Amino acid sequence: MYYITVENHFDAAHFLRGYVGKCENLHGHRYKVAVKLSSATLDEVGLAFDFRDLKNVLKPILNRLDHTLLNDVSPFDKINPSAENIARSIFKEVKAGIEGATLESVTVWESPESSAEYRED
Ligand SMILES: Nc1nc2c(c(=O)[nH]1)N=C([C@H](O)[C@H](O)COP(=O)(O)OP(=O)(O)OP(=O)(O)O)CN2
Ligand SMILES: [Zn+2]
Repeated sequence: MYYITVENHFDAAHFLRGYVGKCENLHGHRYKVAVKLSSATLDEVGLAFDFRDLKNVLKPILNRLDHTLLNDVSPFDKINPSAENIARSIFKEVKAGIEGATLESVTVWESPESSAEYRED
């Protein structure tokens, strides 16, 4: 099996509703996002999935979130913009935009030390 990953980032503000502590207050992150695909086969060029095509799927998804207050942006106006919920939301959007490979996971870092990964196992 071949696995490929692309990374990108966006900057946004958020706060966690119902959180008791500093994260209930408005604050911001540079979110790093990694999207991982798998494929059992390679194309005639030797690619499991073109990095460029995956970047082109991910970019508009992140652009919708970039420089926003996430709590105002769907679906985070209804569910908390935790790293877990952001990862699941991006997973569903990426999945709708790719064919010919399997979407394995989306990982979202709020900081270099803290991340959440979503998979559909
Ligand atoms: N499982 C999760 N836990 C937390 C999330 C999350 O999305 N998933 N989010 C937060 C807050 O958004 C907060 O921004 C991060 O909290 P914390 O790590 O405490 O803050 P710092 O990055 O400033 O780290 P310090 O160690 O305090 O410097 C909280 N938890
Ligand atoms: Zn935060």
